[in-house]
Amino acid sequence: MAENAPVITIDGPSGAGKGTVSTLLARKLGWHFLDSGAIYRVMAVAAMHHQIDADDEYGLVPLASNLDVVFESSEGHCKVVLEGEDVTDVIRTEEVGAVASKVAALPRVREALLRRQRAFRDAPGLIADGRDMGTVVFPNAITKVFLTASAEERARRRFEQLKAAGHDVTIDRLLADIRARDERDSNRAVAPLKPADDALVLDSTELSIEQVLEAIVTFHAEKQ
Ligand SMILES: Nc1ncnc2c1ncn2[C@@H]1O[C@H](COP(=O)(O)OP(=O)(O)OP(=O)(O)O)[C@@H](O)[C@H]1O
Ligand SMILES: Nc1ccn([C@@H]2O[C@H](COP(=O)(O)O)[C@@H](O)[C@H]2O)c(=O)n1
Repeated sequence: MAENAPVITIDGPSGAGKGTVSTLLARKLGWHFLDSGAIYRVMAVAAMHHQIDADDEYGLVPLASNLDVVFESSEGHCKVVLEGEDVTDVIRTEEVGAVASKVAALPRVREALLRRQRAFRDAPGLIADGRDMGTVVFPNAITKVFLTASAEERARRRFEQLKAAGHDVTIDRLLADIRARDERDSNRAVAPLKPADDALVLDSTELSIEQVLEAIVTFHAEKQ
């Protein structure tokens, strides 16, 4: 039954490696994958398209409740289509990430997106990546991980990633963006970024992607 399918939650700040490790873990276990940040990023783009301010809670709630988005997965690639338009690349920009974090601070918007996120739970299991997966969206998840790394290391990783994709960025700018996002995500009134009480807190600053994956697989095996 979908509502009883096991869930592994991987929460943490931007650039900690959640998406990378969640994708690998989902592939390894053959489970589904929820990138909840993508939903908030799509909300940000929808707000921009409809010219609704990122702090206009009453204007954004109907948009969140009726968000016309499709995640099309094929051959390891996920295409994101908002209101018929391919926004796969647009949602990944730092600008959209910053607006997403403002929209995500609004309690009624979060509430309106809850059911959509929980609908990803399905057999044989779900890997859920985000900020409040273990604390709010899937509090009864079997295994919870809070993956972090120093802000400097996260900015370095993001720099390498964006540089490889041909973007013109500086580490200083990325570090400032990461710190601003951490601050907003950690101090908002609802569903702040924090580890669940029963989460494994894993600092990946000095760990490779493979070491992080191994630590999570071992922790999950101990929970069975
Ligand atoms: N342990 C690691 N060591 C080195 N690089 C890593 C590690 N984990 C992830 N990376 C790299 O860091 C970059 C950011 O990783 P990723 O996108 O998975 O982070 P994230 O936590 O999902 O960020 P966001 O929440 O902003 O989506 C990627 O280029 C990824 O390959
Ligand atoms: N469960 C979540 C996931 C994301 N957010 C907000 O969205 C922003 C973008 O997320 P990324 O993981 O794609 O970087 C993030 O900064 C959060 O503000 C959230 O609140 N809850």
